[in-house]
Amino acid sequence: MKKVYVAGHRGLVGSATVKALAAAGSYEIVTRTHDELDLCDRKATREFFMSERPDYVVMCAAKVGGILANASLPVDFLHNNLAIQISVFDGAHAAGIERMIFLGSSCIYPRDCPQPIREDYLLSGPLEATNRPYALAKIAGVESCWSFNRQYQTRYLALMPTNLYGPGDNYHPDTSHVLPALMRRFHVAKMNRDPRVVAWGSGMPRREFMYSLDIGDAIAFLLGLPASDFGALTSPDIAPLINVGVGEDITIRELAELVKATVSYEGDLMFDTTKPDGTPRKLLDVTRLRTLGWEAKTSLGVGLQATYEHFLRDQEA
Ligand SMILES: NC(=O)C1=CN([C@@H]2O[C@H](COP(=O)(O)OP(=O)(O)OC[C@H]3O[C@@H](n4cnc5c(N)ncnc54)[C@H](OP(=O)(O)O)[C@@H]3O)[C@@H](O)[C@H]2O)C=CC1
Ligand SMILES: C[C@H]1O[C@H](OP(=O)(O)OP(=O)(O)OC[C@H]2O[C@@H](n3cnc4c(=O)[nH]c(N)nc43)[C@H](O)[C@@H]2O)[C@@H](O)[C@@H](O)C1=O
Repeated sequence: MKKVYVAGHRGLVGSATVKALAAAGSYEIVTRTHDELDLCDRKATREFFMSERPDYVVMCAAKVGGILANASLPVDFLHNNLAIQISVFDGAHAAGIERMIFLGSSCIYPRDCPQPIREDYLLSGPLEATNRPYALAKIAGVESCWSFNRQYQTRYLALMPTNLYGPGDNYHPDTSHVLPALMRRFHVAKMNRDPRVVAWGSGMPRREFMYSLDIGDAIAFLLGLPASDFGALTSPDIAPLINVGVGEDITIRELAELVKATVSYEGDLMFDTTKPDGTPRKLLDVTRLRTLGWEAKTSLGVGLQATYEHFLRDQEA
């Protein structure tokens, strides 16, 4: 039985990863809360790795947020993520772990690159300004995977997930991503009988949304690949990155209408064009992952319904 350390196990992706790995039944899962282990603390992180000696690591701990949080806290998004990554790569390497899955993000690709976005478009053009610090930290994470693989023949793989949502997401009105932000706003407006809800930007940008339990499933699938397949993905000769998406996108206006219907809100939807749009479009090319035999299972409609039910249960708790 392999021992897996899931960093950030209480977050959106970490909790879904623990669920998928537990369901696989072939892992001993190791976790630490942020309070128990601050991953910015390199010494404490190395001590943790040397005492626990996990076989595998899934790196879901990061400073994460939506467009406004990214734009207003650039130092936090750059430095916290770099610090976490340096500690975890250092500890993982010192402990000689066999496999690592590092979580990047679709926002690391150039702002205006061709669609759908292939893995080899990385570093082919300028980044989107609203999340450049976060994107640069994540690009450093991808480069760390590759550098360790080249210098030390490690097996570190970087996943580039699209925008995610699901149970346990961050619903803070200012710092959250669009889908949980709108779900909460429509719900509050319905409860208060407000006549209108305001969404940010023009409503024109296009995004691709994946249910968090699907990313957990993708991580479990990749971590469980035979050594030859995992080795091929992390060979020193190739950039070890792989896109994880659903293969289709919608406009923010279409998303807002879907969330509005899920919540059964009957007022009006308005857009505040003084707020940033961010990247005009981010649709991932998922050919590489599909060729390996994995596809997302949850439609946006089903995922939205399940997420809203979870949101309502949390409100009652
Ligand atoms: N959510 C999304 O739409 C997307 C996410 N990703 C990537 O997936 C990964 C996970 O994201 P997500 O689950 O959404 O993020 P969350 O914010 O939900 O979870 C992040 C987790 O990391 C923990 N954490 C943060 N800083 C530290 C630290 N210094 N020491 C220890 N633990 C820490 C947090 O704990 P605490 O809350 O206690 O600080 C939290 O449990 C990230 O790498 C992110 O970039 C990629 C694409 C899209
Ligand atoms: C996952 C990804 O997430 C971020 O990039 P983003 O895709 O731009 O994320 P977002 O979800 O915040 O916005 C998507 C779109 O939606 C619009 N929008 C409307 N109304 C609300 C709203 O109420 N809140 C938010 N947050 N956005 C809104 C908003 O104006 C934008 O046009 C980065 O963290 C990036 O680094 C990253 O990795």
